[in-house]
Amino acid sequence: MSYQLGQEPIAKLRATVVDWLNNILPNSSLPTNASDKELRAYLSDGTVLCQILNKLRPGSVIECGGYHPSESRSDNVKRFLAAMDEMQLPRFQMSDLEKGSMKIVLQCLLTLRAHFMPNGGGCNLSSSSSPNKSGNDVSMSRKLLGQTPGGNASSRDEVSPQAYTSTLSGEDRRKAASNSKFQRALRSPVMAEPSAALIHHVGHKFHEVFQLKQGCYADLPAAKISEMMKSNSLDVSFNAPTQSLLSVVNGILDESVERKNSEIPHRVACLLRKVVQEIERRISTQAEHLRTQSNLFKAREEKYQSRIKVLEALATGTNEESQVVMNQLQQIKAILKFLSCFWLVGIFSSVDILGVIFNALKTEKTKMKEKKKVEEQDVIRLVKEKEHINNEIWTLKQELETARKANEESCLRIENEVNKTQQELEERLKEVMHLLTESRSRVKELEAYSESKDERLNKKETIYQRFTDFQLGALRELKIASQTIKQDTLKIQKSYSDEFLHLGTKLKALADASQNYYAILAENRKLHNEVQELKGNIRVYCRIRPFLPGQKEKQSIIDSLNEYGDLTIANPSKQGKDGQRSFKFNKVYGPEAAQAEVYSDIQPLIRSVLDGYNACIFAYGQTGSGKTFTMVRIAILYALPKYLSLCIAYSSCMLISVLLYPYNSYLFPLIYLHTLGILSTSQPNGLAVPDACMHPVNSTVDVVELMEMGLKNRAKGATALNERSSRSHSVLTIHVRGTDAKNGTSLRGSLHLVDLAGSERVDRSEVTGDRLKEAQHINKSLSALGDVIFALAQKSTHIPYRNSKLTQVLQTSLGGHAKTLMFVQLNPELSSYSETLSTLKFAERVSGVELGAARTNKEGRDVRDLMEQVLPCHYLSLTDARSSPPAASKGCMAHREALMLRGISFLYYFIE
Ligand SMILES: Nc1ncnc2c1ncn2[C@@H]1O[C@H](COP(=O)(O)OP(=O)(O)OP(=O)(O)O)[C@@H](O)[C@H]1O
Repeated sequence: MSYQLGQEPIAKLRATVVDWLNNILPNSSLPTNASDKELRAYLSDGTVLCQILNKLRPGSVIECGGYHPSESRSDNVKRFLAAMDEMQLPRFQMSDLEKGSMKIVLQCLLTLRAHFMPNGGGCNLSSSSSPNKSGNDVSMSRKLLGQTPGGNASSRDEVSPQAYTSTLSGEDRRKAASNSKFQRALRSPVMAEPSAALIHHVGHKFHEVFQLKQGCYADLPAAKISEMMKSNSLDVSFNAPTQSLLSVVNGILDESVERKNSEIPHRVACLLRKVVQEIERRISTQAEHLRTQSNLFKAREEKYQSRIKVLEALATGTNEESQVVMNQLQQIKAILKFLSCFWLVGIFSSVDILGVIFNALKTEKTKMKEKKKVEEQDVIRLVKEKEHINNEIWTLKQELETARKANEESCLRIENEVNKTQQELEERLKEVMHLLTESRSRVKELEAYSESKDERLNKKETIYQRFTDFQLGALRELKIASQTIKQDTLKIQKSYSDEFLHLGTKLKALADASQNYYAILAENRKLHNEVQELKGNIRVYCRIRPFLPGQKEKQSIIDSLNEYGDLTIANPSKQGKDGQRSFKFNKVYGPEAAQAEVYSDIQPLIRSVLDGYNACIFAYGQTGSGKTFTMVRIAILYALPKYLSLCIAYSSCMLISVLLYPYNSYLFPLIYLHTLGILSTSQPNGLAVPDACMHPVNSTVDVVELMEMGLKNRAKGATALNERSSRSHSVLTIHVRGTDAKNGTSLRGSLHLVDLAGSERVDRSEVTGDRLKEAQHINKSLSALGDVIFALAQKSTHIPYRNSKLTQVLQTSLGGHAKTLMFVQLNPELSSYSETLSTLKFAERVSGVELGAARTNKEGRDVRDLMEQVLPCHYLSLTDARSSPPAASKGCMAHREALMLRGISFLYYFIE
């Protein structure tokens, strides 16, 4: 049974299906013109299909709407398809619902509809008008419900039980089985075919039986009944009408009903069977006849059926034609019915008695059928329930299987995890045990330690307790003492303030005393100087050169110096006081001391030359320590201008000695390069340089030019220590001559400005050849100077002036009654420490030399003549000199003003 699509368009069929679905499923919301895609989407999860099936046949399938998470929606489709298979209805495949054409799905749904709703399910469908299909579906449906197409009765008479049951399935089979039980009951031994003798014997006895009133069948004697039963020709010897037989049957049955226990005695049952067998026999005779009639009728029916088929085929054309054909069909059916009735009436007229029995049996059968129907309905319900339960069991089994698998997996996983965890725990346990052991030992150790510490703490506590007690006692004592001290302090404070006041007074007195002290100190210094002057000590001024620009080494060896002439130098290689050496000189100039400051200190010495004193300033120090810097500037900037201005002021003459320079034991004039000799050093003016030429000078400029010319000729050599190092001693002598206007006494003074060649260590200056020779001569002359100084310091009787040209030239300055000043020039560099130290030692020795008090050179005519004889001097008349001396000035200058300066001579030479 399947729905054939025929020529209907797919869209129309789809609309029909949609309409049908919307009708039977109230919640359905499919649009009437739904597309294939929409319908597919609607049906794809199978829920709707299951709902339809359950709607048509409740409990057919179990919808999966979230019963179990392991079930998918497609399980619904599978269930639907299984139900279709069970109902032997054509179905579609899963793939048809997923993709492809929906035709097969539509066909399946329409078949389902036609199966359960032969009249079209509330919607008009052209296919439902097909009587053949509809008829088939109805017959199948009724077969499922245990009904025959004819209505109440089953058509088992015409179909063998085996064939009948084989065509059925499920419910039908159960119904068929139930009917066969009934047949078996009829064929039981009680109802077994009796022998012919028994029937014959019973024949005449039935007269009595028919005369019996109701309720007496059970009372029939057994012998009588057995006699009747033995009759084997009941149908032959006894011609009782079938009606009587049926009344006997009815009587027996009524009696049985009235008895309530429904039990029929055995003998009565046998009688009943006999009667029924007789009735059956008669019925079978009639049935044979009826069969013949039936065959005739069937032949006719088949003929009409074929005509119906033809008409049905025609009815598939137009509706109008269909209506006409239907009308014709109805007419034919009416004719058939009429013929059937006619046929039945014919039969009843001939077998009226049988008809009565038949009716009674029919009634009984109807009752039994109704009862059976109820039972069958129960059976159907039970079968449905069973199916439902089976489905549930199946689902549950599936779930159980899934759950079992999941459980197994989970168990396996858990087992693995348990094993793993167990292993980890065992390892952890081992670790913990190890830790526990360690901890226990540690605890024991700690306990022991704690105990010992406790003991110590207890001891300490006791000690502290004692100490605290002691301290508290001491504190108390201290408090008392503190109070006493407080009182004492107050007393002391009072006395202190008194004393403070007293001290203030004393301090004031001290400050006054201090001022006095400083005044006295200054006086002392002055007196000391005077004493020194009287003693004729060589004054030593120390001057420290600053670091030169561009010099990298800036570490100074000068540790300290002060205004009182104290100087301390530090040896970098020795720490502390061992590395320090202190000296004391008349004056110490630091690196920052200005030239003017130096000059202001030597000014009295320079001026004393005008008073007729011989003065000598010489500079000593290692090469590059600033000797020339000091001496030349003093000469050019201060001394010469001073004397020149005086000469100009007093219209005096100035005597300039020739410039000389000593070189390797020779004296050379700077301008005429020939050797000069020294005549005698015992002359009063101390000059003993014959052939010294004189140059006229008009002004300071002339003098400077002259000096520059000499300086140019001066032997110079570059040494490693000082590029512009002068390789000879340079001596500038300024002679000043004047006459005392009052007594005509001639006054003569001279100033020697000596710039010694640098003292240096030959190895350090790295000179060779001529330069080495020079250095050796320089060192020799300096050493001779040292010897002279040493002899003077020792107050030795023999002073070795003649050992060198230098000492010869300086003889008058060092040994005579001259005022002598030495500048000790120092190089502050660290690398010059040893030279600086020896320089300072030399200077220290020089400062100890006493020359005796200086004396002025007042001379008579003879001395002057001698002087003129000795010194081949040229007198220079100053044309621009003033005719008259300046007016007498005040103060200390009064004496000098009394002098009329006659001239100043300069002698500038260089000496070895
Ligand atoms: N007080 C100073 N202030 C500034 N510069 C100075 C001072 N003293 C020396 N100098 C500089 O140091 C350098 C060396 O000085 P100077 O030539 O006078 O040394 P020296 O002792 O005469 O050397 P040598 O014995 O080799 O002739 C010069 O460039 C000079 O200008």
